[in-house]
Amino acid sequence: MSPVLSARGVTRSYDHPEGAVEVLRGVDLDVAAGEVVTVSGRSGSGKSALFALLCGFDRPDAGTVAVGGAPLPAVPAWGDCAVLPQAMGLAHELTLAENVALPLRLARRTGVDDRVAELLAELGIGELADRYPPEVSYGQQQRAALARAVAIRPRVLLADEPTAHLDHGSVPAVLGLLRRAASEGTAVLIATHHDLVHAIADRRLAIVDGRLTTTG
Ligand SMILES: Nc1ncnc2c1ncn2[C@@H]1O[C@H](COP(=O)(O)OP(=O)(O)OP(=O)(O)O)[C@@H](O)[C@H]1O
Repeated sequence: MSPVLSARGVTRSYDHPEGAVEVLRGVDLDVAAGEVVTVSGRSGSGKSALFALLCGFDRPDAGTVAVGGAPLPAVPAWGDCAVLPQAMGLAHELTLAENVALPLRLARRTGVDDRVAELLAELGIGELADRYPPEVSYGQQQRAALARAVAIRPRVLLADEPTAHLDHGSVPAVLGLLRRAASEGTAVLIATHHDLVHAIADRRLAIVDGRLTTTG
C-alpha cells in the first residue's frame, strides 16, 4: 500500500548563540492509511521538531515531506493533516464543543453537533462541552484537543504526547480513539514516552542521533 505520509532525507538545524545545532539528520518515514506508528526518543531528540515539519508548520533545510504525494501548505487543511500539539492549542475564546466543531465547520461538514457530542462523551468530558479551556484541567483540555484532531477523520493525525496530562483512568479511552481513527483510514503518528501507547502501535520507531530507527 502506498504511504499517505512520507518523508525523505529530512534535515533541520536550529541557530543558537553557541552555533547551529543539527537536530534532524536525514529522517526517512512512511506511514500508511490505517497504520499506528509511535515515535520515542529522549527529551530534546527532535520529536516535536519532526512533527512541525511533517504537518507543514516548519520547512526542512533539506529533504521532502508529502501527504498523499503532495507537499503541505504552512497552514494545512485539518482534513489533510490534523495535529494534537504538546501545547494543545485550543482557542480560549471558544468552548470545548466549539473547538472540536471548528475543523468540521470550516470543512462544511454535516452532523457536526452529533459528532462533537459523541467524541466528548467517549473521552469522558461530555459534561464540560460548554466550558472554556481555562475552566478545565490540562488533562481535560488534552482530550478536547484530541477530539478536535480526530473529528474530521483526517488523512494524517500527528499526536504529540497524547497522554502527557492524563490520569491512568483516562488513558484507555484515548488509546481506543487513536486506534479507531486508524481503523477508519487515518495514518496515525504518535510521539510518546508511554509504554501503553507503544502497545497499540503497529510499528515503533525512535529518534536516535537525528534519524528514525525501528525499535519493534
Ligand atoms: N524553533 C526552534 N528554535 C531553536 N531550537 C529549537 C527549535 N525547535 C526545537 N529546537 C531544538 O531542537 C531540539 C529538539 O526539540 P524538540 O522539541 O523537537 O524535542 P522533543 O524530542 O520533542 O523533546 P520532549 O520529549 O522534551 O518534548 C531541542 O534541542 C530544541 O532546543
